[in-house]
Amino acid sequence: MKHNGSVKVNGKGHLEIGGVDTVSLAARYGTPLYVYDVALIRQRARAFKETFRKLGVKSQVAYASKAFSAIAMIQLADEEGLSLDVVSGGELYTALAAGFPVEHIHFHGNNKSREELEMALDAGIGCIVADNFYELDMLENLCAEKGRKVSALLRVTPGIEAHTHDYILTGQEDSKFGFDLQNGQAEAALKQVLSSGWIKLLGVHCHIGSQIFETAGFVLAVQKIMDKLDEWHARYGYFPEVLNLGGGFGIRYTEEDHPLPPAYYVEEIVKEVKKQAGSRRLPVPEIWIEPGRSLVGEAGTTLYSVGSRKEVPHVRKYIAVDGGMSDNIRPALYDAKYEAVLANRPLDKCEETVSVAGKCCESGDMLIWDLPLPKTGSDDLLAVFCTGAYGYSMANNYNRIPRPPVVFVENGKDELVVKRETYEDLIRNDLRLRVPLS
Ligand SMILES: Cc1ncc(COP(=O)(O)O)c(C=O)c1O
Ligand SMILES: N[C@@H](CCCC[NH3+])C(=O)O
Repeated sequence: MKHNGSVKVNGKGHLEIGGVDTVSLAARYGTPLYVYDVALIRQRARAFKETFRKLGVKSQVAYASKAFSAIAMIQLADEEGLSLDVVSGGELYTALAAGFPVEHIHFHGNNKSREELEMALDAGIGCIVADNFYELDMLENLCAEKGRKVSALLRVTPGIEAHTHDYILTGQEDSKFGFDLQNGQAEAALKQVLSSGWIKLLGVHCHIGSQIFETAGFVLAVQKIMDKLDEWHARYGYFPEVLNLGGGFGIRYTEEDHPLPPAYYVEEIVKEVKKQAGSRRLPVPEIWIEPGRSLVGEAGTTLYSVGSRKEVPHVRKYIAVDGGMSDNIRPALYDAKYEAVLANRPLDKCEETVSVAGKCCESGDMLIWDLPLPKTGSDDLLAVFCTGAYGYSMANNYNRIPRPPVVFVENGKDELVVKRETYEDLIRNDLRLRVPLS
């Protein structure tokens, strides 16, 4: 059985997370249920921060809240001294509702609306990560209208093909994100910002993709950006205070994944920035990163109740659970792989291979193919590991299935931090048809 953070088997032979029996969690909160191991999130946050501290560079570790945004999670990020990356008015609203220090919020997005930018400016946001010319123009106009200056990073696309799923690649040239570093776009954006009286340019940002297992892409990004910064320094006398290298550090979903320790990515990035700066006699900028998945992914486990079963003789055995692509769309969207055990008897011998289906009305709603399990019945509880990132945050109401609740566990205690949606919640915004239409 895969052990992760404080996941273990207790005296009753049940899976225990953060010192809490998962069978008891399922009985109290129902299933499906997202369970987060808070100690593991803290451990990851501290490892990133401590690595920067040891290397002696100024830094910010911003939690990419798209991975899992909820008020309690934002509070936890604040408690751990992280900054915060938000990518929409909704994520910003959640952060503000959680009381997160606004000066440590960075606002991303490739199509921020005027209303979203206004909301960020009115809140006194720490920095806007400007993505395109449309946004720069809008931002300057808004600042001028309000008579308020704002700090910004320019998001650049360095032209790097990181090795990951096509849909989660972002640093390659043909991407919807950022100013192209190689074809003059980024330089034109730089000139626009330098001549703006409203935008204070803190520096440059890039994000090359997600679920990346090598440091080579990050090193290459640093090289390409430092090359350009060197040119810009000579041409405009500008050198950034901040270099933000985004997130994307890979995690272990299954035994086929071999991620590097999170701190290692930081070490390699810092080493390369120092090397590039040193050889060009440039200062070492403050280095920011934006991990999402590597902070919360492995800390999350989803508990499901096993329900129906179908056997296609000589072909496959299906077991179905009470959730699926409505709470975890990643298998359907990215062909993502997961590992799972029976939470109520994780050490029982595996006797059969089953494929775990969700309950949505889609043949593609399969959570795990060919999973070895003990002979499984309808009173069993399935624990799917590593669902902490892009699980709840990408959950949906397909088939009008209410979103599951979220429970935090730590030191033998559990706390409900997101309630289960109700049927009432599902129709909250529906309006009754007035006939005839007026
Ligand atoms: C700009 C940006 N920063 C940070 C992240 C977080 O990525 P990850 O969850 O892979 O660390 C993403 C998502 O890929 C992103 O688009
Ligand atoms: N949602 C994706 C990652 C996208 C990252 C955001 N740029 C995933 O589940 O892997």
